[in-house]
Amino acid sequence: MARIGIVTFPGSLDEQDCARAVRRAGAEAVALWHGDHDLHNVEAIILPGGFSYGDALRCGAIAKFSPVMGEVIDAAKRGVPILGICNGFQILCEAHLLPGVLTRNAHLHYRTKDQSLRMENTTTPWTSAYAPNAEVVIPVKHGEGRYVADEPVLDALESEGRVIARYVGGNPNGSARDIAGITDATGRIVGLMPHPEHAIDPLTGPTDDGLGFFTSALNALSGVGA
Ligand SMILES: NC(=O)CC[C@H](N)C(=O)O
Repeated sequence: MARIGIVTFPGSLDEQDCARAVRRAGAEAVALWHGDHDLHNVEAIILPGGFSYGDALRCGAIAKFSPVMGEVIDAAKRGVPILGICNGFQILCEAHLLPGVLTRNAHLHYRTKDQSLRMENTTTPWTSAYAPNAEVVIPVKHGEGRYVADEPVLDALESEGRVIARYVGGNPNGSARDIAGITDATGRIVGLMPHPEHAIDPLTGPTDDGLGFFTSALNALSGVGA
């Protein structure tokens, strides 16, 4: 069975929901700890949402110095697929595995809502289960979700098709160009501000629209559609 690791930092919040989503997709959820120097042979990694190190300095700024991040960065260089969700996205940017940075929401309020998104790059190991340009509804909940990068970086993300999801029907945080998620140049490292792990079952979330992120990874690891 495909093994997907989920890293818990002090202050992480969503590792259990991520584990549940991974299991529902049909993979094994492997718990990784911020102090680990061993990734326990996982084939993909998720950095979950939450408030690592109490969001001190700037969200994700301390987590990037966790021992496990050395292993995560090495794994990224080996091509291991990595998904950072919300605080995980912030950590990937702080660790320079993704360009740009997540800053305070433009309105300076924490924002929690069910958010419409358009899936724009459905060729990555985390998004291949979606139809191109599919509109989905997935919750957001964050205080520092405004994606910011230099204009040339934003232009490169656009021209290289590296915006994987964009807010539609309103931008919840003032993010540049309505960006909700991006990928690195390889397509294997994805950062996403909304929380797909909270949308895997209409009984507990607004939809099951988020499950596709986890089934995409399982398909990539199993070679389905490769
Ligand atoms: N849900 C989250 O992961 C929140 C991330 C971060 N603590 C913020 O407020 O922006």
